[in-house]
Amino acid sequence: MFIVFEGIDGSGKTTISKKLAKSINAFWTYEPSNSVVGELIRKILSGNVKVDDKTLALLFSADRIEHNKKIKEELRYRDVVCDRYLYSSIAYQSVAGVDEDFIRSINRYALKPDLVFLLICDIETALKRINTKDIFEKKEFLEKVQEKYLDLAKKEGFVIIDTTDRTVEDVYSEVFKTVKLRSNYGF
Ligand SMILES: Nc1ncnc2c1ncn2[C@@H]1O[C@H](COP(=O)(O)OP(=O)(O)O)[C@@H](O)[C@H]1O
Ligand SMILES: Cc1cn([C@H]2C[C@H](O)[C@@H](COP(=O)(O)OP(=O)(O)O)O2)c(=O)[nH]c1=O
Repeated sequence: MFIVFEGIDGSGKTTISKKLAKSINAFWTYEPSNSVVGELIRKILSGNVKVDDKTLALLFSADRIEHNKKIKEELRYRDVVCDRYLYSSIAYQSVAGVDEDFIRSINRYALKPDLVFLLICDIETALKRINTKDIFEKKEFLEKVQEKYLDLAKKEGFVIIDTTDRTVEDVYSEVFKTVKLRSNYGF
């Protein structure tokens, strides 16, 4: 199974996705990935280099093409759990002003996940959880991103979990139950 975690920064994706991968012996990975394109993206996100929003959208999709090769290879042997994926591009880049059709079009070759968790969180709580801030980590922007994610969730059937005022253990146990139900193995 190819399982994806989406949500705003500070919603708990990294914590929960790593925990899940460990317990089901899956390969854990993330976007922006560790490809050469991913490294360039990180420089841009830190605010040191500026590019057009459409250029950044293209870089995320290029990084995803590179990352997909690794994901497909790993899926031959085990499940893959990914911290952010295609829906980060649709949510963040569209809120940044890039046309959604353009984003979908440049991502049309991206492998479809089997299960997507959307972790939602009160914005103030999420911001308190984040240490280092990148160019997108501002209250008004993240509010819009979360709304966009919720729109997508309805259309695409994501499993939505609110992590505000819940412990990691509590959120994780809900995630694990869902994965168990959706998988053929019954871990
Ligand atoms: N349910 C939760 N309750 C309280 N703190 C959490 C919860 N989930 C994650 N955290 C903490 O919040 C911070 C950000 O979590 P992280 O998993 O990195 O979020 P994301 O990957 O979505 O940015 C971390 O310090 C983590 O320990
Ligand atoms: C994968 C992806 C991430 N992003 C953004 C979301 C985050 O603000 C940023 C970096 O993601 P991430 O590494 O998850 O941030 P952090 O380490 O702070 O949790 O990139 C996009 O805008 N589009 C994308 O397609």
